Amino acid sequence: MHQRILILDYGSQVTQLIARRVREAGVYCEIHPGDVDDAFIQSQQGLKGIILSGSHASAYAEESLKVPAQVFQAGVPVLGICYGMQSMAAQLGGKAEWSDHREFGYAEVRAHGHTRLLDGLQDFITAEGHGMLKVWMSHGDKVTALPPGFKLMASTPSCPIAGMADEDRGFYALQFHPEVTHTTQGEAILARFVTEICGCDRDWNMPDYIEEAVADIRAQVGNDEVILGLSGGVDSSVAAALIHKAIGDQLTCVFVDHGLLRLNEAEQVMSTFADHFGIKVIHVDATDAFMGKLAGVSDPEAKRKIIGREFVEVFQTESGKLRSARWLAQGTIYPDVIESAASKTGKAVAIKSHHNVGGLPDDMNLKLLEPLRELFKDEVRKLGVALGLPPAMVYRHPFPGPGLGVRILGEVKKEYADLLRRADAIFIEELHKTIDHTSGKSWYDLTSQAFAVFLPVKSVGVMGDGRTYDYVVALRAVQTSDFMTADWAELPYALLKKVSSRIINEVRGINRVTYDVSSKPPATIEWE
Ligand SMILES: Nc1ncnc2c1ncn2[C@@H]1O[C@H](COP(=O)(O)OP(=O)(O)OP(=O)(O)O)[C@@H](O)[C@H]1O
Ligand SMILES: O=c1[nH]c(=O)c2[nH+]cn([C@@H]3O[C@H](COP(=O)(O)O)[C@@H](O)[C@H]3O)c2[nH]1
Ligand SMILES: NC(=O)CC[C@H](N)C(=O)O
Ligand SMILES: [Mg+2]
Repeated sequence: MHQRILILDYGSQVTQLIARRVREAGVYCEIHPGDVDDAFIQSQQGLKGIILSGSHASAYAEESLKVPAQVFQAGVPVLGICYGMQSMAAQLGGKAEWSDHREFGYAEVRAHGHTRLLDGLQDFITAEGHGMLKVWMSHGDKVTALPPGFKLMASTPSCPIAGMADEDRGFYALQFHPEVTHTTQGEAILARFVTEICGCDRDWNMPDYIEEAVADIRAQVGNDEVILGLSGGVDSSVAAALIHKAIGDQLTCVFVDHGLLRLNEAEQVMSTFADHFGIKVIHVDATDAFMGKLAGVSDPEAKRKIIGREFVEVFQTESGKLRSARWLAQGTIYPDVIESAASKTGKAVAIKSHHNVGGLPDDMNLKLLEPLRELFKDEVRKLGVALGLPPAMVYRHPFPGPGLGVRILGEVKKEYADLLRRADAIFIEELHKTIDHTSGKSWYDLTSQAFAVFLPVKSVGVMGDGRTYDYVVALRAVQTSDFMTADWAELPYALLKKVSSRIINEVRGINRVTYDVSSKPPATIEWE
């Protein structure tokens, strides 16, 4: 049983980042809705502290979520961030109010009073000797009166109470956001809160996690057989390696080739897992089934749904062939869990239906095994490294389950997929080969996801003095930490030039290459 920090979420866009920072400090934490009941908080074993997130709401508004009373009676330190601070003030006898001076973005905050949370953590010291922090703010409301027992911990000229603390009770609150990287000392502040103030031991690390997870999987599964949809992507690969370590040959992976994989992907996945790791992998070539069902369909959502259904068909057929498969393993990770909880509450609109293996028919009768459901992607990667997976697999860009099916706009045809595979392979090869001299890293490593998109429109070109009338490919490369928002990557022109000329020269059928310069939002990463 790990010591844990409970993060209560009031709907901030950056709540996940609080959890990331706490985990990075080596402390286990979980995010739960801000209106959990008192009994839930009392039931938290190993609870060492509570963090209250920000929110779009206003703490003084009647209808806003209140912090459960038990939070302040649990006998553990509490850190309120932004809305969390304003709620703390409002509920403990101080005051939070609407302000006519909103602050968004960079701010300089003066630290006061030598609190355990901020003492010594300044970014610079003014001529008058005041310790200053460079922070990121995002608020329109503010605390205007300290609750009894609290002292001032931080201020800015427009926000005189930008931090407050009641050190006897272990209550701390910040108006700025320590969880975002723009707050330079943010990571140190959160680490100090969870280790020094809450007294957590930093007992969360991946090598130890492997031992625990292996024991859990063995206890859960017993002698049953498990099947796992293996994509060759990071999550399912790490899940496969972990489960294989726990139960060896009781695991059978099913790798589905839907005809929409990248160049040579099937061979790579089979050789890594079957040959190198000795994991049982069934390679199902379902190209005809997928392509048949997709013929004539051009609506993106309809395509996604067909692909999702076909995956289930394949898993169902394959599990029926095994002696006693009782479990379906998935590479579900913590952001999937948080996001699906958020979408169940109806707060978030559905932009795209993810193909996932979920929604399995009842007659399949499989229980779910999800050993990564508590981990963030960066932790999954560390786990993969600790399990001995090759770095090229662990650090590869994510690839969506529907594959090239959502990268060929409109109707999917084999001819298009073949052209796209070759263009995409050239782009990826050049990204690997091109090194940025400032960082010493390849452009593949400097981007979070990169791929080519097939546009089923023809344009005129001239090649070898002759006229061409061929298809267009768009290149997409993005940088992002969480895939929720993303910037297009400023790839060097020389790289774009090389890729474009190679694609046009080497892939007969494509005579034009464009580069996608849209960020997310308002665009999304994939084109469909
Ligand atoms: N071609 C495939 N064959 C079998 N299962 C697949 C295939 N593609 C996707 N899946 C299943 O769908 C799940 C979700 O896909 P997703 O792309 O989110 O994860 P991933 O492929 O494991 O990792 P990454 O996000 O790095 O691509 C996978 O974990 C896997 O179980
Ligand atoms: O496994 C997946 N099944 C899907 O159906 C799917 N759709 C999008 N993606 C991936 O999700 C991230 C965000 O993509 P979007 O900005 O296009 O929504 C990007 O990393 C996308 O590649 C998917 N992954
Ligand atoms: N980021 C936040 O938590 C903002 C809290 C509140 N909505 C405000 O505007 O001050
Ligand atoms: Mg994938």
